[in-house]
Amino acid sequence: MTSIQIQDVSRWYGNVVAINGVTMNIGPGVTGLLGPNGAGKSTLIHMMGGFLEPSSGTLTLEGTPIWRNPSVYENIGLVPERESAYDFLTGEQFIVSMAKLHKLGDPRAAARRAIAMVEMDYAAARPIGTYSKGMKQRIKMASALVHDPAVLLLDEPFNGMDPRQRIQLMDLIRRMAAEGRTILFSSHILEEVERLATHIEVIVSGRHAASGDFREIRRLMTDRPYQVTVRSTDDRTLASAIIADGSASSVELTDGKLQVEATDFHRFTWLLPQLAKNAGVRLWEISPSDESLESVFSYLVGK
Ligand SMILES: Nc1ncnc2c1ncn2[C@@H]1O[C@H](COP(=O)(O)OP(=O)(O)OP(=O)(O)O)[C@@H](O)[C@H]1O
Repeated sequence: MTSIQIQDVSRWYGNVVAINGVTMNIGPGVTGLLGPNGAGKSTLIHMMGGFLEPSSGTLTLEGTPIWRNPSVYENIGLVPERESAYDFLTGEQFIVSMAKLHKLGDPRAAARRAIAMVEMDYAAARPIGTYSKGMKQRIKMASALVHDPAVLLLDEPFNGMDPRQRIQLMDLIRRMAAEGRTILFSSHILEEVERLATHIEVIVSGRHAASGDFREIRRLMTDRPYQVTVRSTDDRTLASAIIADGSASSVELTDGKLQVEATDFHRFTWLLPQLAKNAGVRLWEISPSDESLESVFSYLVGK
C-alpha cells in the first residue's frame, strides 16, 4: 500500500501562483482531483509524478522525496493530458520503447503484459495515429503501467471521450485500484468524479478547497444559497407566496421571470409546486441559474 504525502506545497510560474500551500495525503484506492479549468490540477499532478519541482513545500512517496529521485519514479506512472505525439509508432513499438526507457529486463514481455492489462492486444500492431480517443487513452495507460507502478496519476483521462469509452475506462481504473494501486485522476466534472472516486480532493485557484467522500462534497455544494429562475402564469403572486413562506433569502422580479435565492435548495424545489398550487399559479419553468461549477467552487472557497 503506497501513499503520496503533499506537505504545504506551492508552485509558481513567474508571478502566477498555480498551487498555493496545498497539504493532502493520497492513499490507496481511487481519488478524484476535482477543480475548474486552470485550478492547478495538472501542476499538482506533475509535481506528484516528479516531472516538476515544487517552489516550496515537500512531496514524498512513503516518506521519500519525489523530486529528482529516480528510485521513486519506479513506483509512479503518469498519464499526461496531452495527446500522444507518437502517432507514427504502433502501440506495441511505443510501449516497448517506454519499457526500454525504464531499463526493464525484458522490454517485450513487459510491453505485452501492459498492453494486455488495458486490453489493447488486438490493435497493438496498428499505428497510434489510427486509434480512437479511447484507444489512445488506453495505450497511454499502458505506457504508464509498463513498469508496474504502485501509483498511477491520470490527468483528465476522460476528456473528449464518448460515453462508451468513458465506461470502459472507468472499469479499467476500478480494476487497477482493485489490484491494490493508488490511483489519482483529475477532472472538472463532478458527476465523473462521483461515479469513480472513493475519495475526492477539491482544488480551486491553486488552493485546497475541500476533501471527503462524494456525499460530503455533494453536501458542501448543495447546502448553500442557490439561485433559481422561475417562470409561471403569475410571477407576482408567486413571488408574494415565496416571500411569505420564508424559504428564500431574496426574490426578484425581472424581465418576465422570477430570480430566487433559495436558502435550502432541496426544501425549496420540494415546496415550490405546493406554494404555486395554493396560490392558484401554474409553473412553467424552474431552472438553476448558477449551475456552473465555477460558482460552486467560488462558494466553497469563500465559505
Ligand atoms: N508553464 C506555465 N507557465 C506559466 N503559467 C502556467 C504554466 N503552466 C500552468 N500555468 C498556470 O498555472 C495555473 C494552473 O494551471 P494548470 O494547468 O495546473 O491547471 P489545471 O487545473 O490543470 O487546468 P486545466 O484543466 O485547464 O488543464 C493556470 O493559471 C495556468 O495558466
